[in-house]
Amino acid sequence: MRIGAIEAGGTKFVCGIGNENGVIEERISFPTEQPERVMEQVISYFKDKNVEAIGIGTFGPIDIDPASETYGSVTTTPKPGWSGFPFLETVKKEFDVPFGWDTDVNAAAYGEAVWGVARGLDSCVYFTIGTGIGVGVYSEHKLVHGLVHPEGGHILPRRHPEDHFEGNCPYHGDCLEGMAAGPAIEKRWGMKGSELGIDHPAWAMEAYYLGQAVTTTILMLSPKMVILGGGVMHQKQLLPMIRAEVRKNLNGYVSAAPLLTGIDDYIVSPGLGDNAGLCGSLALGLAALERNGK
Ligand SMILES: Nc1ncnc2c1ncn2[C@@H]1O[C@H](COP(=O)(O)OP(=O)(O)OP(=O)(O)O)[C@@H](O)[C@H]1O
Ligand SMILES: [Zn+2]
Repeated sequence: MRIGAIEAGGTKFVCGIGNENGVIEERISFPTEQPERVMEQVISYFKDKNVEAIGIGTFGPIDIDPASETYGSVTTTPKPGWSGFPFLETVKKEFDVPFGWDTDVNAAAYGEAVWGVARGLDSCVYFTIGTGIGVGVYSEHKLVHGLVHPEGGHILPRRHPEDHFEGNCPYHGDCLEGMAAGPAIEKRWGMKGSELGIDHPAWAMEAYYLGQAVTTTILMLSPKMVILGGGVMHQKQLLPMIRAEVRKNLNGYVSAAPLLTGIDDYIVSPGLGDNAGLCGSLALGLAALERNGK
């Protein structure tokens, strides 16, 4: 089986071909420039590839309501040229195959549930903490859609008592993304996160915010696993600090075994590593093919 996958990131696009076992056979990547230029490259990559379906996991916000006139478009992004761009339609008219379409983080959550660390579970939540913060939600074997799609990166955390940083989300200032994404760390401390030592107070503050977000997630959605990925999570000291914050916040109130004795297997890194995004899109493509009864 040959399934096409598109991982549309804010910085770069990755296109690839994979199979029904989640194995990526080939890939290319290019920068996220103006949409017309990007689409030319996407279409020319898949032109002679004979794929049976294509899955797209993209930065958002996007329109995922099949009944909407703008289904398949990117909606309110500040990214030049992309706001209102009919992404899905542009690719769809070139290839007569089933398409999967969702956010990059919903795709990553799905990929982890199909082939990764959450394999076999009927729910998981995937966070990416990078240039932005995104949250994908898989629940009762389905990706969660609703009014639009989850936008968990913009929830409002309680401020750390020693934090005087105003926050840098253009919409909300001190929301989670405004306080804890990579650019917020850099702005608050005047240095890139990757240059701060592992004992720097930045990490306790980061864990304080991410710990709150994971706590809220557990209380709101009760997922069977929480997966934390993205560039900032390359700081290996963070994961245990976040687990400790979550335990402190919950204070024994949610008495499920994974939170009491098995938290190291409950709040985890992505099992698919750097392939999480592309494998997620691949899984979306495969699901679209299956929905078409093939
Ligand atoms: N080792 C590291 N330690 C701390 N921060 C890091 C590290 N590596 C990358 N980052 C930060 O992560 C951010 C980039 O995130 P990522 O590598 O996930 O890329 P991205 O795909 O652009 O992000 P997004 O998923 O939000 O589009 C930058 O702000 C960068 O400073
Ligand atoms: Zn925000």
